[in-house]
Amino acid sequence: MEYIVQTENLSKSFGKEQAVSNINLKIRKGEIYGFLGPNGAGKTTTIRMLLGLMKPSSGTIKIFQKDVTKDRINILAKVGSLVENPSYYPHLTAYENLEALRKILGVPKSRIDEVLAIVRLKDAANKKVKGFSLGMKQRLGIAASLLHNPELLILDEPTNGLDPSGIIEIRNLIKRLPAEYGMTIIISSHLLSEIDQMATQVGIVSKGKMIFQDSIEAMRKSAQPKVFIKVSDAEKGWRSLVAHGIKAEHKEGLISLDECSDEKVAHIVQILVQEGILVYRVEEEKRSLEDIFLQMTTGEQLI
Ligand SMILES: Nc1ncnc2c1ncn2[C@@H]1O[C@H](COP(=O)(O)OP(=O)(O)OP(=O)(O)O)[C@@H](O)[C@H]1O
Repeated sequence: MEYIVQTENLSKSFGKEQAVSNINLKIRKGEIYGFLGPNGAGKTTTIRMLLGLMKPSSGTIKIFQKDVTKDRINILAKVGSLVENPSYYPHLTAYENLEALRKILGVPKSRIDEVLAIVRLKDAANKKVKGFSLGMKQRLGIAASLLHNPELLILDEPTNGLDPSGIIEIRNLIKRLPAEYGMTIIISSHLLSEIDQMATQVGIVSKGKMIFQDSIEAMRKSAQPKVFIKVSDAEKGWRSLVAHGIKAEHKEGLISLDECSDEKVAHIVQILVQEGILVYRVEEEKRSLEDIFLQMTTGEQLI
């Protein structure tokens, strides 16, 4: 399997504090990889290492199958990034800001109109940046990161501080990039709700460690509703259900089942009663993706 980004046991410590601990990122071409975790989880530190802005304490980073420490210049020529608040000349227009950067990068002038069109800022091209909203500034930052037509785009919390319409604009913009330009995108956020509608893959970090990495569908699957049955003897009840070929789990006086029909629940209750087990209550629990995310990052068990 070929990955666009692959880290092996990537770690970074600051003094005694381990900010990033054995992270194994696996990101394929064309993915929108949502890099999630609460504040202080280690996202920015990881991203800074990917971009060669910070040296790992240990572990390796490969981008386009090449080692970042050995091939940094060639790799970064194909990577665009927006890390922290981008800096602009406020008294210059959007176009002039991009022109200043274009000269440094040595890309053709026509590219400025192209990137302004991608981020839908063509109408504001000749307006001074000091009058821009935060959302417009972020889109200009993305335009700047796209100037050299990168294959990989790394965005650190691009929706931070934006209002809902600003978030939607960025989301729509990012969603188009892989399909239209073949780009691979890493986007970090501390809010699942900001990225769950665009990410195809998610990596969740907590306290420097990767605690979940899979497709967004796999994450949704784990958000399926469960049925909990509170009984007098969960262990015995669970045994009798298993003996009847019913898949269940038990913990602390509760039997839990994956989502099932009313008929199946009735059948299960019947089995339990026949075994002489008291059924105290039957509850269905619907978990949102946000619940799952919170549970993963705080380590609290819902059952
Ligand atoms: N230059 C530094 N020196 C010392 N400690 C640092 C440094 N950079 C980050 N840290 C520490 O490393 C940990 C991870 O920080 P990091 O900024 O990577 O988290 P994050 O997930 O990006 O959080 P946020 O969403 O707040 O940006 C934090 O405890 C932070 O205090």
